[in-house]
Amino acid sequence: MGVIDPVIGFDGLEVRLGARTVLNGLTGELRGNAIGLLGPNGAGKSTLINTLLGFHSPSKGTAHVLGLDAYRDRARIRGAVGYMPENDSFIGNMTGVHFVRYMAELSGLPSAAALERAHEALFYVGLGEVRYRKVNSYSLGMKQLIKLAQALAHGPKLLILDEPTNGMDPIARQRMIQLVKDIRKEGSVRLLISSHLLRDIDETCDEVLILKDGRVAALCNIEAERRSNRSFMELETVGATEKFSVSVRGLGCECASFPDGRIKLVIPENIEVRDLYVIASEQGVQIRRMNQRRDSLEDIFLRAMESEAGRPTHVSA
Ligand SMILES: Nc1ncnc2c1ncn2[C@@H]1O[C@H](COP(=O)(O)OP(=O)(O)OP(=O)(O)O)[C@@H](O)[C@H]1O
Repeated sequence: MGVIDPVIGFDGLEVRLGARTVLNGLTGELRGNAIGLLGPNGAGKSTLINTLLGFHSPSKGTAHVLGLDAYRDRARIRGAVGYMPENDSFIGNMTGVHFVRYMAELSGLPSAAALERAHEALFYVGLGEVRYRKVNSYSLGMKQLIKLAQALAHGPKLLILDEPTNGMDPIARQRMIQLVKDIRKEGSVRLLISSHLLRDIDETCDEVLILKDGRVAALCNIEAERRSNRSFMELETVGATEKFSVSVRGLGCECASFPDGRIKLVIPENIEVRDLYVIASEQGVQIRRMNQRRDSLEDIFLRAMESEAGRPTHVSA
């Protein structure tokens, strides 16, 4: 991958399956270390992943992965990408270590190296103890972990995880999320994570692509969003609210006051709640209740769902 190549890029990407246009004019670049892929059922997430893996030939436009054309260079992409599918796709009567070795061989490693990397990958995900057990004896959580191990074993540059926490109980989910965070922190592998759970994406990703009806509904850098995030606040007050509003505006807050004493504020980063109390006491205003919240990934997702198809609502560098 060249220095300036995005991890994933699309240019007018259209993919038709049968008579249907499933991906419709996707354009954009994703450069994050961990990219979340969100969208309601049928939005086109699996089709997009399959396109990035070279299984679908675009009917128009292009998709690039690590600087390679997703369709034309698909053989090279498969060596550089690790893929954890949503559905179980095991050879159940193989032992864990044989299965992972086999998958690493299919991704291009010679047999001895594949065996060594299979042991390492299984220990890494916490399945070292059970690596000689047959895969079909594994619990659901262990099956998710071995899918991750087989995706990692050949040393990919990009890891595509499709619903990595599917069916996991809270403790197993936390372990999977921690593994994903560790992989991201270690820094040698980029991640593309598709999930129905906003929380999974919120906890692990720094960038998000939201699809709706086969189009880009939003593409945003979550970390930049978080950094630039302004805080929203609603106050319930008693007293001279007009004077109070004038003073908080003087601090740099946006402010709307209502006759019933409610005041809605957008407060910049450098203002603290304590400053509002100081002004209130100076103006003889009593603050009875204060609700504060920040824009969350959920807000970004809901705005994207409300947007007109094909017109991204929220794009930030
Ligand atoms: N082989 C196919 N032929 C025709 N239409 C298809 C084919 N595969 C998928 N589709 C349709 O394309 C649309 C997108 O499907 P896709 O599986 O990519 O969505 P998704 O976002 O992954 O959904 P989910 O979250 O339910 O997995 C759906 O309406 C689906 O019915």
